[in-house]
Amino acid sequence: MNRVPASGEVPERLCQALGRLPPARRRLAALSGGLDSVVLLHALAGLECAPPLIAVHVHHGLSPRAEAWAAACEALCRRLGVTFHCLRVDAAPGRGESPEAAARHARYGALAAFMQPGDGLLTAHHRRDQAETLLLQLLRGSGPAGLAAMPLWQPLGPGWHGRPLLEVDRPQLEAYARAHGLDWVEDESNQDPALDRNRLRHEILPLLRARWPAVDATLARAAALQAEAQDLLAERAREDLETLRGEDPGTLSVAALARLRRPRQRNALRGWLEEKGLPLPGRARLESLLQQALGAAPDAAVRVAWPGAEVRRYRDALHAMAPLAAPPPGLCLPWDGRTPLAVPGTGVTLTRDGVMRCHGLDPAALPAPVTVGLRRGGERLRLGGRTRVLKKLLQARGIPPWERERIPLIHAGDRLAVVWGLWTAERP
Ligand SMILES: Nc1ncnc2c1ncn2[C@@H]1O[C@H](COP(=O)(O)OP(=O)(O)OP(=O)(O)O)[C@@H](O)[C@H]1O
Repeated sequence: MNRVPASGEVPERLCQALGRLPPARRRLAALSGGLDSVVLLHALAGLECAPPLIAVHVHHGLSPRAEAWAAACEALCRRLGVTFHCLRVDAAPGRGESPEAAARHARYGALAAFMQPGDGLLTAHHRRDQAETLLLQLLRGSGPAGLAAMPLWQPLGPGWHGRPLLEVDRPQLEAYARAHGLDWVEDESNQDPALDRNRLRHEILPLLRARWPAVDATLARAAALQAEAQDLLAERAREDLETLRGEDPGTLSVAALARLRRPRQRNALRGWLEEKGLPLPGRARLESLLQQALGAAPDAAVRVAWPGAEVRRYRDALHAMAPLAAPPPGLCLPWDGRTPLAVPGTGVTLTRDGVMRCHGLDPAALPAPVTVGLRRGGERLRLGGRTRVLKKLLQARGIPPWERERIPLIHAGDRLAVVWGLWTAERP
């Protein structure tokens, strides 16, 4: 437990919130140098009997004042006797990414990489940030998951990320900073009216506040209610997924999915994709996925893709995956059977031991030349005393078409000798 040396709303609320967070081996205070995180760090540094405290500043190198901010953060930490770390990141935006999103992405990536198991990262998000986040989500047309806005804590890297000031109002932070004579830096990008969040912060929320003074607390309550609703939806999805599992692990049965009402189908699909750590599609893409998955002829090839993920249907099963790279055409790699061989486009590395264990033959002792390739069509192999067509065997085994093209085949001389992980051909 933390004892609070100084009374005051900020330390009291902070302690209450810390009590609701998981235990931390170390507390990492994310210090931007702005008012909010300066107050957070100062209040954390004042707690007694607390886990070790480390301040971490992420240097994005985007502003001409970035060096000055880092120096101000370091000076504050020296004054407070808190260990300071500065992480330099490359925040160049990727294609289609905004500079703010790129900076956030780089920031949390660097912070997560810095964390050790059991560390708790604390950021200084407060009630107004929560109100802004909820409104931004509403303006994007989000459902309960987005409208739940920011949770008190969530897993991050090998530890967790907590927001212990979520129930503190910005004026309380200002009062704390004044009372303790704290200095902070102003990020000029917080004034940029081109950014949606700044428009809300400086123009729209003040208007709402003038008419409804408790709007920040009210919006935070709405977010909490949405978080509860989302929790129930996630539970419903987990229950539904139990009854929807296809025969192959990780797949969903189309027939079972078809028996649910549409909103439950959408909810289950979102839960399934989330379970796999895949990005969720927008509503229109999800609808198109359901229409194609449930409506197409049983033998039709169904593939619905969006950035970062794709879902395919084969027979009664839906398969979700990260986008597959096209298999390299005409692949034919010579192999000595001894040196491990990474087969491009398959995710498989063939090793002598692996082939011996799985196929009971030594690839180094196969008749030369030994080559590794992928299916081109027309392959045959001897099994059970008969010559079989590989395509028919794969169909009979229920291997989906996109997997068939990514199975390494080992040829020995002019003969197909091994279908990796599936069959070992008999010698004629
Ligand atoms: N450069 C930084 N270094 C360390 N911590 C930072 C930095 N920038 C922001 N933070 C932490 O994140 C908190 C929120 O900052 P800010 O409101 O600027 O974030 P944002 O860009 O809106 O993104 P998000 O809310 O997703 O973090 C800050 O109070 C601080 O704790």
